[in-house]
Amino acid sequence: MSKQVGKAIKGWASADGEFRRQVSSFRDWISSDPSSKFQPEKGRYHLYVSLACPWAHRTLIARSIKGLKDVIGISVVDQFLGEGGWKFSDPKDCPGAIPDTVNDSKFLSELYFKAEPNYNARFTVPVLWDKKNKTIVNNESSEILRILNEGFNDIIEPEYQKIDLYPKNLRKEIDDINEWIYNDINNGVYKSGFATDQKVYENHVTKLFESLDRVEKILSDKQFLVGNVLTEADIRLWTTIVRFDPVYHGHFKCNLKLIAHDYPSILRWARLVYQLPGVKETVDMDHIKYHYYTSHTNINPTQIVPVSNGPDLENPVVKPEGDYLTRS
Ligand SMILES: N[C@@H](CCC(=O)N[C@@H](CS)C(=O)NCC(=O)O)C(=O)O
Repeated sequence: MSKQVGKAIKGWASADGEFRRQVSSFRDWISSDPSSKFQPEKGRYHLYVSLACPWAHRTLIARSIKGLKDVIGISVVDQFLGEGGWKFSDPKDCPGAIPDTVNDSKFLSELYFKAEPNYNARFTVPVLWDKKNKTIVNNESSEILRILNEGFNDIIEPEYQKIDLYPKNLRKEIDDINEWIYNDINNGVYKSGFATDQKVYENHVTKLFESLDRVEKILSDKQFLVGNVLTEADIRLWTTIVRFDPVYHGHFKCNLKLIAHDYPSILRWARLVYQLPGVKETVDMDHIKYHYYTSHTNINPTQIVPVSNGPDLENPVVKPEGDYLTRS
């Protein structure tokens, strides 16, 4: 992976030293309901992702687990996030990148302006694009995850229809756990890493590890976070955990503990999820490490990328008995 030189990305944190994530703008839904402008169709939608980004990573896992790889195409941005935002590169320059064959864009921002000429917020991944209406359906990963879970059920094979990452009987519990995991862990690592005030940083990092301790306790006698099945709650947490030791521990200064040494139950669960069909192929540790350590030059001006990839997720684990993908 070649290194690119970019100017420091300034302005992640507000004047009070707090990092605040912007609210996503495109919030439409794909559904077979006759009133829906966005009907499920094979080949109609395209998913724009970064392999580095934990939010985009969620949607890639759902696409894979729900058997949607032939239904929804993907483009993968360059791992480097520079001044012009995410860009598309030739895989010769950035192995793993997949150019934008749908809109022929050079930068992700072009899609946002096609969808909304007056768009004036950040150009984030993931983006779910509708080729028919030439617009963005949705750019909020938590919603794309649910769209992929349910929106295409009428056009996919029965074995995949039956997989339900947000089953009705577990929704309350999933929503509750998502809430604190999002605030304290998924976003907690960013709030710690982008803080520009010592106290703000210490508060977030303390809360982060309290919540990881809470997760460790939950997983000490369970295979998955909610019920006995894989749900979206696992996927949402997992993309942060695979980045934790190799990136967040050093780069974002989340260094009170390591997953590999201090959280045996989280580690066992991380391996279990990694080894589920279709998951490991979504992990690109070069994109992950090079993105964070070379793009955030305000945090890491030398752009040196640490050597470790974190714990070996290939280590065999005991798989739960029975069918642990929900059958509804
Ligand atoms: N709430 C959004 C957040 C997505 C997000 O923040 N993505 C980051 C990458 S990890 C991004 O694209 N940042 C580009 C930028 O801010 O310029 C979601 O979950 O979809």
